[in-house]
Amino acid sequence: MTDSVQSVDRLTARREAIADLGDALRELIEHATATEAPAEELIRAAELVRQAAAPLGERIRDRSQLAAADDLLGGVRMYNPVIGSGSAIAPPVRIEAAGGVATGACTLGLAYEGPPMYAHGGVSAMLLDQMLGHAVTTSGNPGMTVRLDTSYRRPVPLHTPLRLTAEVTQVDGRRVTAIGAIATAETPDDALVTATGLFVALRADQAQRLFGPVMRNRRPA
Ligand SMILES: CCCCCCCCCC(=O)SCCNC(=O)CCNC(=O)[C@H](O)C(C)(C)COP(=O)(O)OP(=O)(O)OC[C@H]1O[C@@H](n2cnc3c(N)ncnc32)[C@H](O)[C@@H]1OP(=O)(O)O
Repeated sequence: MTDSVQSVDRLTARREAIADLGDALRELIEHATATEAPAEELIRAAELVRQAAAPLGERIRDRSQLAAADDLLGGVRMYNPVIGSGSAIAPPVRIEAAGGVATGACTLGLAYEGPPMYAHGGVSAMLLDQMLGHAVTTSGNPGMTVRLDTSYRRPVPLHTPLRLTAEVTQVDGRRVTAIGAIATAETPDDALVTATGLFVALRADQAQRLFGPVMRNRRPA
């Protein structure tokens, strides 16, 4: 087996392990949010969680280093808080995007609750920011959000399959506008939350100022 094949196999195995740990963490968070177990069980669980966390903390990166399993230019972000399969706080949303249009699917658990039974408004805004970002990126004009207007028409139900959509509506020099919506999968035409976002493409000096350390520290997986 060649070195490059071995290295691809190692990366695949690492990403699978990260996603498996992500699944376990999401299960932990959902159970820890929903549980009505007595205090003794909570204390026992806290001790077990701390035991599991300790070895993971022995080899960590700082914020100027990408995760070794990430591929920034290839769009792989294992710990993104919306789509990352390794993120404890990502639903995670599954997104397909091409040509400035994105569709997504997810189901939110009790950990995302704002008003009882429904999603927190900030969570909806986070999902839509990500959706618009994918639409903008696949339009060929990647940029950062400078403005996000959300309109909450109906509450977003938890434990209910959701359908998310986004599309680019205007490109004006470095400024790109996109719109998006959250609906249930059952009634995808009834928008619960809508958003309009303005994204700005970075000049080279801005990209260097904001992301220079990360780009310099990139390493082979
Ligand atoms: C496949 C991968 C998908 C990834 C999806 C990721 C989704 C998540 C996306 C995010 O959440 S990004 C994180 C949140 N956003 C930020 O942290 C951005 C913070 N803002 C900045 O760092 C600066 O605003 C930025 C470097 C983006 C732009 O720099 P400036 O604010 O100095 O703006 P600049 O002078 O470069 O102006 C560019 C144009 O944008 C306009 N502009 C900037 N901010 C604006 C604003 N807030 N509202 C309206 N217009 C604005 C500005 O007027 C100007 O218009 P003109 O070209 O017509 O002159």
